[in-house]
Amino acid sequence: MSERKLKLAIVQMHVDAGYPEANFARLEERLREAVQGPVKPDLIMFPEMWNTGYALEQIEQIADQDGERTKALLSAFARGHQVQIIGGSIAEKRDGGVYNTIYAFNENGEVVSDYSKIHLFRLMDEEKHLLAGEKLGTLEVAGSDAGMMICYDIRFPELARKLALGGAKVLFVPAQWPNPRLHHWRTLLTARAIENQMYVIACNRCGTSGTSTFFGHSLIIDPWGEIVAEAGEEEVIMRAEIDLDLVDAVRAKIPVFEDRRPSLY
Ligand SMILES: NC(=O)CCC(=O)C(=O)O
Repeated sequence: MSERKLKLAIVQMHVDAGYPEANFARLEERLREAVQGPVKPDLIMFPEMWNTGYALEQIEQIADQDGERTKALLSAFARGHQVQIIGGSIAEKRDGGVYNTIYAFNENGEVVSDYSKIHLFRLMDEEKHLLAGEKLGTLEVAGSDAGMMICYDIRFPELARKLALGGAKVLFVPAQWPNPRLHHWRTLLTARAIENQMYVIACNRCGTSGTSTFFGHSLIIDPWGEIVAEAGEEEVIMRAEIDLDLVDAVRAKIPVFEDRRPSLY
């Protein structure tokens, strides 16, 4: 098996807004299921803000202090099962505020990257309760560079392009993207994949919180823009294998990165 192939387990799950205990319990169960399947995954990923949901009025009280509880759980699991984890994102209390942060772990359980959402989504009042991150999210998977963006971040093509120019061949996107914007979700993720000739791996939550319903439809999209896997609206562990050599093949076929004219735009 090529080192550049990657078996994915994308955990599309419900999140109880305001109930970290229930969410930690659910996540532990899903983690166990993810590694029990017939094919052991190389990498597991979850949705955005899976620990608290969008319980923003109480977020200061329930956010994970410095991500310590999350890091302890995911690090031990990654090491114990020799699996990489893109830890969805969590509400993380840090430096006098709350961030929406991804921690990524290698198969030895080491934190290899962290990224806090840099564009706050006003339609869900994020800017009133959360602080924006100030750095890009990069890591290495299967010997290739990869990037991370969180949900609303995918509306900013400049960010995905910057990650691609930095070498990223895969983009990981945890999300809590609600109805009625399935069309935007699928179109924006597909556009980021096609224009940057990269894999886009997106994990949305499902279920209902308050007046918001989340449609799921987690997606794995290849660098040609084809959908490799798409979930429905229910809880599921979506499994697929991707081959990172396809990124080089697509970039050789239509050499977008060589043809760019950045001096003009
Ligand atoms: N959690 C989010 O960032 C939601 C983004 C979203 O729904 C959008 O339409 O953008």
